[in-house]
Formats: sequence, C-alpha cells, structure tokens
Amino acid sequence: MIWNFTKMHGAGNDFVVLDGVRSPIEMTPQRARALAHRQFGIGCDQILLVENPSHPEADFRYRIFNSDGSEVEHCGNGSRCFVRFVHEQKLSSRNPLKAEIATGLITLNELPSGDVTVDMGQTRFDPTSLGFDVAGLTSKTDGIDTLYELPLTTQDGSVTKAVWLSLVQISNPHAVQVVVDVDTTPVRQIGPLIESHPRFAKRVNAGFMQVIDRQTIYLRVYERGAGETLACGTGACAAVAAGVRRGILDSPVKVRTHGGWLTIEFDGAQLRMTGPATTVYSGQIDIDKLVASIPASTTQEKP
Ligand SMILES: N[C@H](CCC[C@H](N)C(=O)O)C(=O)O
Repeated sequence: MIWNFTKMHGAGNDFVVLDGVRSPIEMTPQRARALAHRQFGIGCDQILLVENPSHPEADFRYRIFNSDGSEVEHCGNGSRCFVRFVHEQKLSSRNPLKAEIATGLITLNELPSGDVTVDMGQTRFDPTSLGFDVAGLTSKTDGIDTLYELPLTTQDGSVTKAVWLSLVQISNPHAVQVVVDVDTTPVRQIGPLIESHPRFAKRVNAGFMQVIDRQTIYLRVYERGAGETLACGTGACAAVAAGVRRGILDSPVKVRTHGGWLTIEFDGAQLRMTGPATTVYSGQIDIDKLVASIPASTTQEKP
C-alpha cells in the first residue's frame, strides 16, 4: 500500500506527517516503528496522523506515535506542524483551527510570521494524573509546587543519585528537574532511569532545565518513547509551568533548546506555546514493503 507522507520538524523535533482524512490510514506500532527507523525507514521522533474528528467542535483529530511505536496523548512541536500541514495540504483554510487530542481540544493559530501559537489544553499537577506512585517518597513544597525526591538505581540496583522532580501533565506526563548546567548534565544516562522508572506506570518525559534568568531557560528533554530530542514542546510547557509555580520564573518565558527557541506563556492554569514549524519534503512509501524490509533484531520495542 502506497502512503503519501510529509517530513516536518518543529525546532528540530522531527516528524513524519500522514493524511488520514482523504484516505483512511491504519497505523500500528510496527508501522510507526518502521516509518521512524533512522536507517531502514524515513526517520523521525514521532509520527503524526491527521484524521476526521469525533468531537463535534473539532476540525480534525490529531494522533501521535512515538518512534518506539507507542501512541501518546500530545505533542507540542507536532501540533504546530499539524496546522501547517493542514493548511499546506489544503485540508482546510480555517485559522485558528481546533484539534481533538486524547484529553480534549487544543486551539492552533498560524501567525503571519509563519510561527504557530497553540493553546495547549488541560494542565494538571497531581501525581495520580501522571500515574506516578509517590508512596514512601520524600516531598517538599517550593512556592506552590510539590516536588518529590526519586532515588535512581542502575541495573545492578545501586542508587546512583536522587533527583527532585516537579510533576506536570500537559495531557502527556512530564517530570522536570532544575540543573545547574544542562550541557554537562548526563541527560542520556539519567533520562532513561526516570523515563522508565517503575513508579511511573505510564513512563514519563524527563525534563532538565537550567534557569538563565527569570524569563529564560535552557532545556533538554529525554522523551518517553523517543529518547533525547532536539526540542520538546510539551516539555517546554511543563518546565515553564513548574518554574512559575516554584516562583523562579515569570511568564512569558523564552525556552532555548538544541533545535531552536520556543516562547511559553503560563497564567497559573493555561499554557500557550509559540514556535516554528518547518516542512522539509514530501514523498511516498510502500508501507508493507517497508515493514517487511526491517530486520526483527532492530525493531524491538523499548522496555
Ligand atoms: N514523547 C512524548 C510525545 C512527544 C512530545 C514532544 N515531541 C513534544 O513536542 O511535545 C510522550 O511520549 O509523551
């Protein structure tokens, strides 16, 4: 079966975007992993699938699949690319657009500058909403935020260190910590220990933020189901929400990532993200042939 696709990125967080409106697309974890495969496939952090909505007020439904094949609730950088895709593919000229995601509606507005502003929808801060088991953990209050101390252990069970985490659900789950220097923080060693920690029933995106000043941070995110990406939109939102609640940031906040800059506004409840969306190229792929071409040894799911 031949699929048309468009390769896009939002601040370097890259996507394969598919139109499931004009012709239905059946996405499976195996197909998602094959498309995302950096050597055997097209290569991307996430796959974005645009579909007809089931919510009466939505223009489209927007589904997200990580490169490990897991379907997830939200993708901030992807949402900006989603609205650019809808306009470029002439699926709709409406602007702003309303998109249906797992936990409700988000509103997306393509600006004359080419940047996109997204009202990110429901935000929660309670551990249960993230599926985080806090039983027996030490906690502390900082500003109006509650932080939890999570001991991290390596495979042999030795405790490497404990990290103080803020918990934020932007439809998808985030655990954010403040670090002194994000460039020298071993994000790729610590990130997986948090992302797949057994206390996170749904796994979690692990954010590492360095506060530059009260309105500027430098952020790296080890993403659930994708590893470290050049940028993470929901991660930027989670970091700013945590920083404002801790009283160390003032909205709006400029977020520096390895892939570019995002601007996040947070009023204590609602989050708004503004940033770029870039179309790289479009192409076609025989999805069945692609799936068959990938050696089993390279497609095992993440733990
Ligand atoms: N890895 C995330 C989904 C993609 C989020 C990120 N790419 C963004 O821009 O928000 C999760 O499993 O919740």
